[in-house]
Amino acid sequence: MPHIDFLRVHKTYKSGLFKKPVQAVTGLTVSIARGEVFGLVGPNGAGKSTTIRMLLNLIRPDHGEIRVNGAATGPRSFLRDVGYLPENPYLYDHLTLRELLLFAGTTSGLRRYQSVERIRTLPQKIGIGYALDKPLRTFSKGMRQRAGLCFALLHDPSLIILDEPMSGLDPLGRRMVCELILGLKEQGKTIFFCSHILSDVERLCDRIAILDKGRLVRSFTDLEMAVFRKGESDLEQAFVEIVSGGGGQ
Ligand SMILES: Nc1ncnc2c1ncn2[C@@H]1O[C@H](COP(=O)(O)OP(=O)(O)OP(=O)(O)O)[C@@H](O)[C@H]1O
Repeated sequence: MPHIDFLRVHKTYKSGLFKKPVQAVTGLTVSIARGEVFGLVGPNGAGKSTTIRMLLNLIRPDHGEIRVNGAATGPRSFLRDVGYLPENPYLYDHLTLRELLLFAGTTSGLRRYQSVERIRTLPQKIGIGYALDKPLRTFSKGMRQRAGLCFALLHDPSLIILDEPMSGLDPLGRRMVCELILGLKEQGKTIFFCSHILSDVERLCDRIAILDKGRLVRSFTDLEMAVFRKGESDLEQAFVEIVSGGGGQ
């Protein structure tokens, strides 16, 4: 099970005709312990997806380091043990869900019989088993999200990274994802996720950090998390005060 360290990580994009720099992440230092459910929250454009993309080595930080179990995140072997649900999962529209999952199994090193075995149970658990043989182009937004979750979890990874996992889901789907995350936590998986649904974040996470304009402006101690869970304080209220009033530490 992985332990993750971000050490003074910076990322600037240069886009457009004049390559105007956009500072997406500035001096991010944070650690995520083994078996922890870690929630990264922040307003739109705060740098959450950029942080995830750097952790997955899809883009490189300009400065700083990201280490998993003390080693750089570059090697492909690292990615074999990672499950990733992007904010907008890209699915191969001409495939059925079953074909997509068989492909996912192959790319993550599963033997065919292992994939077949997982496909027997996982999509049912995620509430999409009924659509295994339908082409992905016919899937609704919520069905695509469920399919993306199956894709991320098929190979039973120990580090699970979820970018807006509740996006597009109905209330039953949201509850299913919450229960799924709690089940994965019980199995000792390390889970890193971003969400704008603060009530879910508050309920599911061992630790929460707030990112605002690329900077980590606040992380909550165990004591503060316990207060949120008891309902004596409210993450949404704290979030609004911090990002609108500069109440970070
Ligand atoms: N490929 C890119 N090229 C240029 N700028 C980018 C690129 N991707 C992100 N940005 C900028 O970097 C900043 C951080 O974006 P990012 O997508 O990481 O934020 P986010 O916190 O995930 O936002 P949201 O909650 O809206 O999904 C924003 O200002 C965004 O416009």
